[in-house]
Amino acid sequence: MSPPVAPKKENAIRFGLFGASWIAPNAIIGPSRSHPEVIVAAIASRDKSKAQAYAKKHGIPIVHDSYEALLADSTITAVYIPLPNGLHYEWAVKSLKAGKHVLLEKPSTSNAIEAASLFNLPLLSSPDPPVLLEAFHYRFHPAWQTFLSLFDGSDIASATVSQYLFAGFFPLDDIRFNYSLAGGTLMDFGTYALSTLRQVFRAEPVSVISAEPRKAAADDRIDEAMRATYEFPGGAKGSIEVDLQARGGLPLPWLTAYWPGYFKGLPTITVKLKEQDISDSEGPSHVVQRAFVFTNYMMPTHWHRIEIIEQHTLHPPRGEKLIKKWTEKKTVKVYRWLEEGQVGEEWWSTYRYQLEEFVNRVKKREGSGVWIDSKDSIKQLEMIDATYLKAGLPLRPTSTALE
Ligand SMILES: NC(=O)C1=CN([C@@H]2O[C@H](COP(=O)(O)OP(=O)(O)OC[C@H]3O[C@@H](n4cnc5c(N)ncnc54)[C@H](OP(=O)(O)O)[C@@H]3O)[C@@H](O)[C@H]2O)C=CC1
Ligand SMILES: O=C1OC[C@@H](O)[C@H](O)[C@H]1O
Repeated sequence: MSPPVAPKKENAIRFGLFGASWIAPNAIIGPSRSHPEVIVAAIASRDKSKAQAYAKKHGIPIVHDSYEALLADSTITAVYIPLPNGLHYEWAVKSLKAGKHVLLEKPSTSNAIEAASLFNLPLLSSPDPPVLLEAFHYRFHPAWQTFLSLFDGSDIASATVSQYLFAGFFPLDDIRFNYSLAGGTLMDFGTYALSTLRQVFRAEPVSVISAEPRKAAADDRIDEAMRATYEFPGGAKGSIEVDLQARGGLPLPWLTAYWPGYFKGLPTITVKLKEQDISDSEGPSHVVQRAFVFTNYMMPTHWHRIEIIEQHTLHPPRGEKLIKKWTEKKTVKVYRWLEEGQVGEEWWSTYRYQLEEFVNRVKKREGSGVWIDSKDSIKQLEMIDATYLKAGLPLRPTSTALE
């Protein structure tokens, strides 16, 4: 089904795009079509003919041949920045100073120094400041928010997250493997995985216990994969395994170990709670351990599954002997908000839900309440930096435009 195209309101926000990027059609051009208050009105590129072809393909009326020209365009009220990570800081600062609202791709900046500088810009504390949002799209989808509502962070014993993309999906000269552009898997897939841990625990890690990169052959500052474990308050552990060049995971490993790992699995987070004693005072000891598994939390609109798994054990009050052990399972799927009055459709992507909230902020409306604030975005980069340091890798370079 093609999503409906909404007639545009007179006061619609006019967005300009930085760069003829791969992600913009999914992240904003498509979602804008069904939003009555969003028009993708301009694109700026370093290469005018590329921008013209892109504009024609996606129905974008204005083409600028430099990023500066986009900022000088007074018909544009907001910008979307899907530039290489290493350019996020510079163009976000320039855009905010030009009075534009900014939807900024993740990770917001190259490192925590840049994040603190960007999110603490004095103009963001002025009366009626422009809106600035780090585009962690998955957080805006009702499936993710429903998942979070199923447990308390303080009850978690452990959480693990995995995200794989098969080798070859992105070529080796992609921005993701370029150190000077602030590449690396932790900056890319890894930033989602780390953010899910910070979300489920509702707390910051107290330490990085371990961080093991698999370095790129061409540049040993680049992690093409990363495994890391964090300690959270109370001693619970959270782990991530992210790989942008995944191989193997296929039958006959002696033959297929170096083949692209097409079937290594969808992005998945598993949260295990501490055991809980739910015995009656008179009866046998009844212990339950709950786990929550969210498969495909990144693109839940296409398909997802949230499993709630309870493992029960019954013992005599003072005995070791097991009386009974059983597992109960329930599956939840959430494609739209469940409460009356909340806005959204089953076909809305994570990006569409995100755009809804961005517009609500610009228009000063309450919205769903889901948002990523400045502190959160700064903390995220602090944890990325801490992980790189633990892994023995250099922090991603700071922009020469740092204020
Ligand atoms: N939210 C999400 O789901 C996703 C987010 N992302 C994020 O979006 C950003 C862009 O990713 P993606 O769309 O894959 O990237 P692309 O490489 O497709 O696009 C980046 C654009 O940046 C411009 N650019 C400016 N300077 C450079 C440079 N030195 N080298 C290369 N490109 C440059 C280019 O536009 P031009 O030449 O036209 O000026 C280019 O098209 C990244 O930060 C990434 O993390 C990416 C994918 C998914
Ligand atoms: O959503 C995503 O999927 C592919 C990644 O490499 C990308 O940068 C990320 O944001």
